[in-house]
Amino acid sequence: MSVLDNKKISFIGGGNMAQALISGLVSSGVNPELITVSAPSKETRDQYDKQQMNTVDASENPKAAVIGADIVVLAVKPQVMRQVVGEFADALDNQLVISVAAGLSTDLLSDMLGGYSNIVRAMPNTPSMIQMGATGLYGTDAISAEQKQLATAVVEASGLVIWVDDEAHMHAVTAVSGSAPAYMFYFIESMVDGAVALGLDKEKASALAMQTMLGAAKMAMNSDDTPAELRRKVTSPKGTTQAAVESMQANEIGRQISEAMKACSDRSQALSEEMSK
Ligand SMILES: NC(=O)C1=CN([C@@H]2O[C@H](COP(=O)(O)OP(=O)(O)OC[C@H]3O[C@@H](n4cnc5c(N)ncnc54)[C@H](OP(=O)(O)O)[C@@H]3O)[C@@H](O)[C@H]2O)C=CC1
Ligand SMILES: O=C(O)[C@@H]1CCC=N1
Repeated sequence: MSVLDNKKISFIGGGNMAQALISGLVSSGVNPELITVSAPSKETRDQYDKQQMNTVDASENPKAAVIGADIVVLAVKPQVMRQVVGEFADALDNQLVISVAAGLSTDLLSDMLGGYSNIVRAMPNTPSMIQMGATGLYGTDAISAEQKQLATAVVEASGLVIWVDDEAHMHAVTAVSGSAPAYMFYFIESMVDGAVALGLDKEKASALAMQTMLGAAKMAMNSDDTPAELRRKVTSPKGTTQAAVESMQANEIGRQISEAMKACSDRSQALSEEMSK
């Protein structure tokens, strides 16, 4: 038994994020025939047709995905959101709307949807594709307890879910999880480059770097020690790790990471301002 049993879920947009969430839903047992994907390109629609899902040509009949749906997931770029939702907003009839768009506030989304307010804002990330996602959720006051459960179930199929009760915190969620897989990939890329510069071949360097990131993350999740304590346990006095960590500290890597996250959060805030014009 799941709150999603027999619920019809429509995705507006079928790109990276929609695909990631849909993979989680299907892996968790949701019948693909209850999923509809609306997208303008035939190529995208074909991909979902092959997986036994319903598809809608967004350029021909944008309302078809919304009519009869229980949950509508908005998974298009923030820059096209107003135009896209404007094509079906008047067909909404008590559905739960979940937006995964970066930056766009629930007030702005409600404005784009002609005053509709059953909105949950979600900030997932691409590891949702392998059910290892981390998603932040925020709901308007109009959201019922049942709709809250539905929203949780839609993203829980793809990994961890954290609700925030202050919408402003969604910018921080974007900085620490939504965009953050990119920082982790950047870190892996840099580690591999570093190991290659030290003479190791790329394949071996990649395998070691990725396994180390995975192992460290799992250890941090399962240990009673804080990450700082775990770091100290790797760091023998006057040893190799101390040399590496001191080099990072001298280069203020921690401060640089915080600055990058601030840039991410600032951009998230700016998106709502830009799209409200
Ligand atoms: N990528 C990420 O890591 C994350 C993204 N997000 C958010 O998810 C949203 C989608 O991003 P992402 O999946 O990466 O983007 P993609 O470019 O991969 O996907 C965008 C989708 O929108 C579709 N689309 C464009 N116009 C329309 C229309 N008129 N009607 C219906 N669908 C349309 C496109 O269709 P077609 O394929 O036919 O061109 C495409 O499938 C963004 O708002 C982003 O902020 C949130 C968290 C993480
Ligand atoms: O880069 C972006 O804007 C989107 C939102 C979070 C991850 N990707």
